[in-house]
Amino acid sequence: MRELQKEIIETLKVQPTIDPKQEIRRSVDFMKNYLKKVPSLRSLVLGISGGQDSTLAGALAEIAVRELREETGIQDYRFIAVRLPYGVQADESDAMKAIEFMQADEVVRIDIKPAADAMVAALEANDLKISDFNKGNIKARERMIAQYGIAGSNAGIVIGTDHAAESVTGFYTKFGDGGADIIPLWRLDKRQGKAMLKELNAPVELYEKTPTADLEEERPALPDEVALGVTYDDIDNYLEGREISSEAADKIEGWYKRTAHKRVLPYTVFDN
Ligand SMILES: NC(=O)c1ccc[n+]([C@@H]2O[C@H](COP(=O)([O-])OP(=O)(O)OC[C@H]3O[C@@H](n4cnc5c(N)ncnc54)[C@H](O)[C@@H]3O)[C@@H](O)[C@H]2O)c1
Ligand SMILES: Nc1ncnc2c1ncn2[C@@H]1O[C@H](COP(=O)(O)O)[C@@H](O)[C@H]1O
Ligand SMILES: O=P(O)(O)OP(=O)(O)O
Ligand SMILES: [Mg+2]
Repeated sequence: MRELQKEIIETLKVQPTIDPKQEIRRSVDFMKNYLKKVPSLRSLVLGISGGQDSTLAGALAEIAVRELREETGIQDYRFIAVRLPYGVQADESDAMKAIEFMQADEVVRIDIKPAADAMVAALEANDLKISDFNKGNIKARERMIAQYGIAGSNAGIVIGTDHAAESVTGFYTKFGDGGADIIPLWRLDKRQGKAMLKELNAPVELYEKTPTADLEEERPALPDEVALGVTYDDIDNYLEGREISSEAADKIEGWYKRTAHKRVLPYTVFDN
């Protein structure tokens, strides 16, 4: 195994194989214990896009609050699923299918288009050119703002969907979808998440769906694998300690090094 590969696997705590049932229990218990440890908290908040990761994290969050209600008798523990389209979302029906599957206690819908467009207009009024890519990150940060607004009104915390296959490449917007309070999927790769959704009897089309951040207008539904230049199969194999082509391994390690700043707290004078 490559030296950096070993270090990355240890850092991201990825296991070469998982028992999906056990990992479901582990994530659910993590969320339950967190809520129990902070008695003022009452809700879990998560944006549901219609993609694999938010379907999984949302389903686990709903199980956690349902069990907490039963075990504690406190009926106001709840999971709030948040729809955050930018105007009209092409795969809206997938998002609704995901929400129906997880049986979310509550659904809040916020169109982020007016806020994102207003921010772009305000920036451009200062002679700044905002690229489609930069605007994509602004959309992701508007989603973060909406979720924190909801959490703030509901004694809630924001769930993030970051997992090992995204973390290794830094494939998320810093303080956008990367901004969250708890990340129950962290340690899992993409195929391990799929296996957990299968175990939960999720609709197949939601976990076989092509992963996309869908943030760009010039390249709608751009597959993550195209943007990254490497497949999730390669990323998962790498994280599970298998040998992959040196070209793919170099790409993954290149992303890992370039995005180191996203996996730490902001740097201070005490950092090198
Ligand atoms: N924006 C989109 O439309 C879009 C679409 C699909 C996927 N994605 C993916 O989401 C991710 C987000 O893009 P991104 O990473 O360019 O934006 P980002 O906003 O997540 O990170 C860039 C920001 O990080 C900070 N930064 C950069 N280098 C730094 C360093 N060395 N030290 C400290 N801070 C530093 C700067 O503030 C910079 O603006 C990418 O992996 C991208 O491929 C984005
Ligand atoms: N359109 C969306 N509605 C609600 N939540 C969304 C939407 N798009 C993204 N999200 C949230 O962000 C994360 C990350 O998405 P990626 O596809 O990995 O970029 C997603 O899990 C949702 O929680
Ligand atoms: O984060 P999601 O739910 O949008 O999943 P994916 O990353 O597979 O698009
Ligand atoms: Mg997505």
